[in-house]
Amino acid sequence: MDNHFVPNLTLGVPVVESLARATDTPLDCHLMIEAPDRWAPQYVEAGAGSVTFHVEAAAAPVRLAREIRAKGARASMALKPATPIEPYEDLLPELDMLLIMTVEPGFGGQAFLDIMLPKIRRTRELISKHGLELWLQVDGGVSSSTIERCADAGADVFVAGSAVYGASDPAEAVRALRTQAEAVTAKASWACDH
Ligand SMILES: O=C(CO)[C@@H](O)[C@H](O)COP(=O)(O)O
Repeated sequence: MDNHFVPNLTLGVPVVESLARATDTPLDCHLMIEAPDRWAPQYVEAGAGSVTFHVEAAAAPVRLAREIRAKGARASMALKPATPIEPYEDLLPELDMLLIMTVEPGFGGQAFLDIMLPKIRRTRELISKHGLELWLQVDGGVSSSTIERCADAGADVFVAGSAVYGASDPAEAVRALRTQAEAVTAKASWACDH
């Protein structure tokens, strides 16, 4: 977050570099920033294994996705709640992950936007229609009371902030959320291993 694309400021490239030196855990960087065309490649060089840019901020999303992939990371594109998926159908083969924001980006702790469920469902249908192995991520208000609806609509990657870091046992919270999501996705025709 750069305090321009969203009204909040968080960590940048040097912190990602330090994290990458300190851990083998894959780093997935969601850039809620302006000018991702300029910055996203630097996050790959810093050690991110997956970089998500916002289509609303990207000048050339296809070129940027190709550059992220060419540098060796997974390319991911995010949509704010008011951004529809349909104009970007033809871009999906260029991506490894699509992120549908289920809150307005900027802050943790907001209420999940149920009105995003139809968009998640339509996106899953487009992924299936094109036979893509594209991960479908949701972020914002994901918790024990919303994760099953997200999974049922077609999401298979889940970002949870408050539901994990606000729990007395964060590791157990992750296990419980994963169990809930897996129970739903296991029954889904589109489910794949990751
Ligand atoms: O950064 C954002 C939203 O801007 C999200 O990643 C949130 O931080 C997720 O937090 P919760 O909504 O799960 O509390």
